[in-house]
Amino acid sequence: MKVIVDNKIPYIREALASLADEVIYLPGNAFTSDIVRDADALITRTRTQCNRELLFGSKVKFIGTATIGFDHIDTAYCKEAGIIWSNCPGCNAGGVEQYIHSVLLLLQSEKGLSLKDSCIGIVGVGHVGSRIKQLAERISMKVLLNDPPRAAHGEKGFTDLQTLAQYCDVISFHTPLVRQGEFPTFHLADYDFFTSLKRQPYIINTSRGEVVDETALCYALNHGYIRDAVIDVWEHEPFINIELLNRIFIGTPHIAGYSADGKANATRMTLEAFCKFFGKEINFKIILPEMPHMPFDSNENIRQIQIYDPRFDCQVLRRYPERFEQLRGDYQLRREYK
Ligand SMILES: NC(=O)C1=CN([C@@H]2O[C@H](COP(=O)(O)OP(=O)(O)OC[C@H]3O[C@@H](n4cnc5c(N)ncnc54)[C@H](O)[C@@H]3O)[C@@H](O)[C@H]2O)C=CC1
Ligand SMILES: O=C(O)C(=O)[C@H](O)COP(=O)(O)O
Repeated sequence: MKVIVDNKIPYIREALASLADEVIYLPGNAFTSDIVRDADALITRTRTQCNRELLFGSKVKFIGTATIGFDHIDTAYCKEAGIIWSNCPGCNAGGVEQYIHSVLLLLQSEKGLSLKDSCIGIVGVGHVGSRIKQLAERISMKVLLNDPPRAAHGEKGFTDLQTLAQYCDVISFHTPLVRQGEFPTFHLADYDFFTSLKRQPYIINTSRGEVVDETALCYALNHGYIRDAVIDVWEHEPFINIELLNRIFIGTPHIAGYSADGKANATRMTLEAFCKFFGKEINFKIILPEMPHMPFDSNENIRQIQIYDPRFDCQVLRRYPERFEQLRGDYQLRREYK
């Protein structure tokens, strides 16, 4: 069996060596139709567009993406071609929670936002959004939730985007990128959304760049509809808007979910799906690096910033914006301290 694997997926090599006869490691953007033609399976990240152009005429029967997002997989084409695919629900929600926790504390300490007197709006309340809800409640913020697909299933406790626009001091996006259908998220935050905001909120986007219309975001920043923004995901990655990066409070290179724990979860879940599909026994071990020992502060807010300070990632990106993809690929994965 031949498997082509994204060479930036950690903790996978040893496990996969015992599961496949031939394994080829390549950068995610170097998968071509010629290379995948005689492969049985692909193991990818968000950097490989798995569509007709790549897959037509190939032997590929299984695609595992070691990510939660799957907007890079043309699921309609996979269905038509009989290709089974899997993603990793919840794998990196802890990493994104760690990122948002530090961001909220920095909005308080650096921007003067009083968290206990503020209301956060969470758009998309799945694995990540649910953890942000619990986090916000723990730090005494008021919370409004928006998730039309869940509301349409009869679940309670959700409200509409207009209500978030009216009452929230922070609005954080946690939806998948969906371009079609009943609940599309492409440019969900557009000109109309930004100009309807009543409390000049802070905007946080760790979902997908295309969920926020960046032109409208710049307009909102320049005309005072929003106070500031924290952006981890960008339209047109890796060619990001450098003017926007330099204008906002924090900008990072799509690493909100980059914890070692989250990456290990993703590798394990992907290999489990791979084994299940090919009828192989699951007997591999994923070994995480040791937790670094740090002299932690007794104040829990200071400790959180010691554990992860997104301003550092922002500084590096501002210095080397043209190295967006390299900064991601060579990222020093964080640990999730419990
Ligand atoms: N920056 C990063 O490193 C990371 C980014 N992500 C992004 O965040 C997204 C969310 O991650 P999870 O919570 O794990 O996914 P999830 O699939 O568990 O949750 C997504 C939620 O969004 C809701 N949703 C769908 N359409 C919506 C709409 N039009 N309006 C409001 N809500 C809507 C869904 O009903 C669901 O509850 C991922 O799809 C991915 O694109 C996820 C992890 C890391
Ligand atoms: O899981 C997702 O979806 C993400 O956006 C990841 O955090 C980042 O994905 P990759 O960089 O591993 O493609």
